[in-house]
Amino acid sequence: MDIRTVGVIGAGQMGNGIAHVFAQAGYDVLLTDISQQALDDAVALIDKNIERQVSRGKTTAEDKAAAMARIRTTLKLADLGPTDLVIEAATERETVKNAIFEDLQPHLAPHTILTSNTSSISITRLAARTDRPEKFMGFHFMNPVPVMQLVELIRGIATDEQTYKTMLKVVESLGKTAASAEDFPAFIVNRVLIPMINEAVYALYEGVGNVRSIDQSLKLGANHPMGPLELADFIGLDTCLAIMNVLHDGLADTKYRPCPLLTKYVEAGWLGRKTKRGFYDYRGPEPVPTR
Ligand SMILES: CC(=O)CC(=O)SCCNC(=O)CCNC(=O)[C@H](O)C(C)(C)COP(=O)(O)OP(=O)(O)OC[C@H]1O[C@@H](n2cnc3c(N)ncnc32)[C@H](O)[C@@H]1OP(=O)(O)O
Ligand SMILES: NC(=O)C1=CN([C@@H]2O[C@H](COP(=O)(O)OP(=O)(O)OC[C@H]3O[C@@H](n4cnc5c(N)ncnc54)[C@H](OP(=O)(O)O)[C@@H]3O)[C@@H](O)[C@H]2O)C=CC1
Repeated sequence: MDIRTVGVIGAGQMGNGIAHVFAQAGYDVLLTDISQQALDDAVALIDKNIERQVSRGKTTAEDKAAAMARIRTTLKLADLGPTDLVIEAATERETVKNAIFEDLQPHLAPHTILTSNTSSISITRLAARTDRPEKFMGFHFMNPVPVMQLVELIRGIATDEQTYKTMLKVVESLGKTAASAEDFPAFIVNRVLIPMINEAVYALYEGVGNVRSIDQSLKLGANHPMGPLELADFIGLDTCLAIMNVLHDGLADTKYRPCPLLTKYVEAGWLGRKTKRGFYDYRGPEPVPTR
């Protein structure tokens, strides 16, 4: 199937990155969110990120203008109905995602492929509540989307071969690399990465190190580009906790129990960079550890 138009639901950090790369690859993008402010902020951020690519010689001013012209926004979810491919990138909560697919369903064209950028939630379960489980897939981008090479493709139990092949072509057209993962909690990358982050929070909780020493250890001792606590703040602590809960519930193994300190930060609304406070405080000129 030929994909030309793409609907993106949720204009947070992932939604804006996804809109960015699709527009640059020549697709017409329609971005939606529940908040006009989120839509305006996303378009401004995409503009800034592509401008940085222009200044570094990675793209041209003409290509930037063409990509920005391909992005439209709407507050009406129903407007996404006629698109060829829908990518849901709203908050990592199953009830939120189910409600979105339910609201969208009456407006969908018969050929539309539905995908979710979920970090952890069962694709089979999300798909089963729609009218097209055979045209439903997990389409998991990594953050920051314009920079990270990998996209995980996750087939639910009912996903058909044609949908999978179409999505492989879409990934290729973005210049990215697909990894196929089976539909088990948190798939591949987050099955390994998020328990590592959770373990770093345990190390902090138990006083093995402080924020700076833990991050420095993994950066200089294991050559990670970001320390685990810095990365947790970058991903969003609410998202990290949601993924740990899916692993814990879905695999029924206590080794996945979320660290109580991670829960406490989320309860405080200290969600990381997006709220300007998490394991670091980002309100000043330099990030300052909060522990
Ligand atoms: C939770 C999930 O479900 C799955 C996930 O996504 S898990 C998270 C996966 N992501 C990671 O692990 C990221 C780890 N961190 C890194 O790889 C690096 O720190 C980083 C790529 C984010 C930044 O790299 P850096 O060398 O410190 O910074 P910097 O030199 O400023 O940036 C490198 C490039 O990224 C771009 N960039 C950085 N942050 C960006 C952002 N938020 N959006 C767009 N582009 C960005 C820069 O413009 C720069 O581009 P060029 O190479 O074209 O000039
Ligand atoms: N952060 C990461 O590193 C990665 C995240 N993901 C996944 O991507 C998805 C989005 O994550 P991320 O971008 O980080 O989250 P953000 O919190 O940055 O963005 C989520 C956006 O979705 C909006 N939203 C909430 N409910 C709805 C709705 N009903 N309809 C439309 N928009 C809605 C939110 O609005 P408001 O703020 O008003 O609630 C917000 O703008 C999640 O499933 C996450 O697991 C995948 C890969 C990496």
